[in-house]
Amino acid sequence: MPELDMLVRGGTVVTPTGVKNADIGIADGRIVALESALQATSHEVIEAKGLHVLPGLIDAHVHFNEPGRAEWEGFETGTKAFAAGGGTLFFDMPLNAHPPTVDVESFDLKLEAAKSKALVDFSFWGGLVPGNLDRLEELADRGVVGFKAFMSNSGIEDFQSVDDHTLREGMKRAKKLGKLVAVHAESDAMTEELSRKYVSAGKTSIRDYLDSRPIEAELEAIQRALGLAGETGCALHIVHVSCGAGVLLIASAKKLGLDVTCETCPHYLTLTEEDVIRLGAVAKCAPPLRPLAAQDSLWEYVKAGHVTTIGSDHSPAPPTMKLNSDFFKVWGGISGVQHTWPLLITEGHVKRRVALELLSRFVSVNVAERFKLPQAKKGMMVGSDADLALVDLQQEFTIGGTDLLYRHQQSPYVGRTVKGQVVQTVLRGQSVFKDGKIVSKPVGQFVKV
Ligand SMILES: NC(=O)NC(NC(N)=O)C(=O)[O-]
Ligand SMILES: [Zn+2]
Ligand SMILES: [Zn+2]
Repeated sequence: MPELDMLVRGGTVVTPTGVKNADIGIADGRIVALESALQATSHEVIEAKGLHVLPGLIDAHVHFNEPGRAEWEGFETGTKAFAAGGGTLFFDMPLNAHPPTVDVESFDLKLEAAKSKALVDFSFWGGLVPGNLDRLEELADRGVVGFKAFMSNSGIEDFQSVDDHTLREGMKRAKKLGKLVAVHAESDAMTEELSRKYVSAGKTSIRDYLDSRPIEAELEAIQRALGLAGETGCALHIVHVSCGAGVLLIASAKKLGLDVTCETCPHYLTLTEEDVIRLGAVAKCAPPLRPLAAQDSLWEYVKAGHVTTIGSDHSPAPPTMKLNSDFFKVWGGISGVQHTWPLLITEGHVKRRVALELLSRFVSVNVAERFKLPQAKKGMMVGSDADLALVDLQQEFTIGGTDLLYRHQQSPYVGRTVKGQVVQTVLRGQSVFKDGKIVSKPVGQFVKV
């Protein structure tokens, strides 16, 4: 074997097909050997004894808000935080950037911004909004991962929600273009009517907000999206499903032959409505956090493999937008992109005994397969990009405000004690994060789908 660039020795390696003790040989950014007692010389050797070597996270759902709203986060701080959490590839959502990513002009602006600032690899979602049906083809040519639509108010003026006609037509076109459509599924009719009812009666507490976005509003929208997917034959991905009942609808439709999958997020798996009532604005999101019973059933569906991907839905905003005595007016979005691994390890693996191998699929190989990423991103195996997260599963730590690498040090996970410290993140064979520090310049590359 020729000299390696990097040898990761003695770690517990979590591959898509099993967990094993093995060495990983890396050359030219790729995994070239994965076997025990690898005999080779290497430029750099990482002693990984006692550590788990997990796949680098592929997070299919982040809002880094650049260009246009970089003061909310931006690629620089967003990707530093993500890399510190073991992240190596993210898909940026089309909204909260300004202009939103709904045509080639806005796509190219985002690509320019990310190229010089992203520490890790990236792909982009295109938006599906009223009025941009004729721009979907050019976005597909640029290589977006799919088209994202909102079925309820997005909270942002420049990204309008779709009516059923636009969603249906968008699906027809996406199918022709070989792309999937992803939806934020909450019924606009139900949430708007309930919100109006509460707000006009002066009822604007956290509890009122939760009651204005009930599980039924999510289920109604999921069902409608499934109907349209059945009618058009378009591949559908429901993002941030918050409860087991939502996953059940999707699993049933899949059984009937629909090409449909769903995502859930660490916050629905680790926080409940009690937490948002206690913590307030940092834990506001849509769909909102749910009661414990909904979370328990969500975990059951995750364990059974009915959820396909887990994405952070990192959606930060300046602290001032989190300050309002009217909870309906507070910015909805949770900052969490830095802690997906410790949260899943602690709540999923340690507490609920979910196999690491299964958890790792939700944040790497399943994402790569569902979004038809290039072969090199399809998991920890010989021939793949060497995208790795070295994690100390035993190391317990308390998430602290000042450890957060976000532009704004706010997160509902602050104060939470977790296991699974990420000690090193490797992107295409190069360390980007090591022993608590960012150790690389922005070297992220666009991954075209
Ligand atoms: N405009 C947003 O970033 N919205 C996001 N906000 C959440 N989930 O609270 C989302 O994904 O819907
Ligand atoms: Zn959403
Ligand atoms: Zn989102």
